[in-house]
Amino acid sequence: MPPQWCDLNVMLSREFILPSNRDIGAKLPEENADQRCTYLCGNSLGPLNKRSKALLQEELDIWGTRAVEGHFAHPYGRQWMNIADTVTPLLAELVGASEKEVACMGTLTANLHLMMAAFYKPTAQRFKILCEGRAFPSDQYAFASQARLHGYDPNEAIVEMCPRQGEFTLRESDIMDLIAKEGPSISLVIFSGVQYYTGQLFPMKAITTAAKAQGCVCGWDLAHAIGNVPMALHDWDVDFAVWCSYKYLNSGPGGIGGLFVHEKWENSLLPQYAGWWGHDPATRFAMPPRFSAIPGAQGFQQSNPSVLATVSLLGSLQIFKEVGMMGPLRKRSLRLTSELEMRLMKSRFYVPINEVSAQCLLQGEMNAKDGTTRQGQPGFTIITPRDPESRGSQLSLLFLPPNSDVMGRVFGALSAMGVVGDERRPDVIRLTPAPLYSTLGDCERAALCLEEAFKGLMKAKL
Ligand SMILES: Cc1ncc(COP(=O)(O)O)c(C=O)c1O
Ligand SMILES: Nc1ccccc1C(=O)C[C@H](N)C(=O)O
Repeated sequence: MPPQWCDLNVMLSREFILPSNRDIGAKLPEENADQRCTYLCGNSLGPLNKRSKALLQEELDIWGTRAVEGHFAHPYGRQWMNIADTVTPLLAELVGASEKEVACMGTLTANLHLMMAAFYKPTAQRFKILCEGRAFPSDQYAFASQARLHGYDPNEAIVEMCPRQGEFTLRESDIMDLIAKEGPSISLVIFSGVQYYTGQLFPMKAITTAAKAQGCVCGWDLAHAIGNVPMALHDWDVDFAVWCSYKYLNSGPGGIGGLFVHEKWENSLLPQYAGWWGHDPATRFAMPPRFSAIPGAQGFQQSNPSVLATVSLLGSLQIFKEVGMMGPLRKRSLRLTSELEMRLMKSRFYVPINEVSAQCLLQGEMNAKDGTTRQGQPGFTIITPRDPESRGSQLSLLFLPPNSDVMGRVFGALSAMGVVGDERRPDVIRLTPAPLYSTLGDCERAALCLEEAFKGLMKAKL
């Protein structure tokens, strides 16, 4: 039976270690100082959990008592030599793949380069990379440098798809139209599953299908999607995907990354940047001179993975497993995010997105005419799509007027009240109730504190 809401609240509050208000320097009355802070920042870094902490301590102890032997003999059966095997099945389940389609390895940007080296094979007719505009900078750098590596000018090779004027997120039909229009010149379609700035969950299945219909390769950056939304990469016919694990997978800062390569590539795509960890484990330690790749994604492994980073991920994945993986978690996530949204929308400082869009359009015109900007009252809107099917846990709040000090001042006030989100300049604060450790109470508190922050701002302006 899937766990019920209250059982989850109790279980999860036991599993996670969240900073207290005092720890984060919140300026709250003494009676609230030692309560856990309102942590809504799992989109950036998931919190510590007790299992990961215990597993890390165990591995440190084994390192201290067995040293190199730990690779081959391990008191808990987690021989370091095969440490990735402890997490691969769980990762495969999270992304909707078979175990051999998944490798737990490296870090996100490095894995992205590795996958682009394997899959981005531009030709004179088909050389473009289609991605979302304002992709996370590391991805933009990676795309541009890959284009250059193949002798292309990134300005010509990279097609960045931006929202319509006055809008903040992409329309599915516009994405489909662009793929259909540019398809024959596109080599690679690569989007993020969930957009880091807006929180938009892209229609992954539809984009993949459209890209494949045009003969393009389709890859995904799942940094903000893995552990946040359910996925079925194998069934969707995705070619490759990459991710990090320190956000929704709570593996700790700089945690180990991962990648997916569809099974259909198993016999035709050989790892070109081979390393000994991608070699057949049966003979790896015989140290043969010739590389013989493990079939599938794991053939792309290069180095022996960090055991500490891997067990840190394992602790969190065990909790995912215990609560029934993404089915129950997505349900809880939808409830939490709509609760936060509902409370935010009741604020008297909330401005509906269509009003902001209209203002932006107007502002564009005004700016074009006389270079002035329209100075409105402080307020905020939510740029994350309202349709729950088009978002994960995150809500991105855009503060108004744009390019003012409102966002920064509200962010400072929220921190002082123990609410941890993150700021993305110029105007956005991201708030993310993650289903593994956030509660309806967190959503309520965040909305109340936002209201207080605005009231403080208004008072200061008087
Ligand atoms: C979408 C996206 N891509 C890439 C990165 C960079 O990841 P890393 O530093 O692990 O390579 C991040 C987060 O930092 C991200 O959110
Ligand atoms: N790894 C970090 C270390 C320090 C501060 C932020 C990050 C992030 O991961 C940012 C994240 N990718 C984002 O969506 O903004």
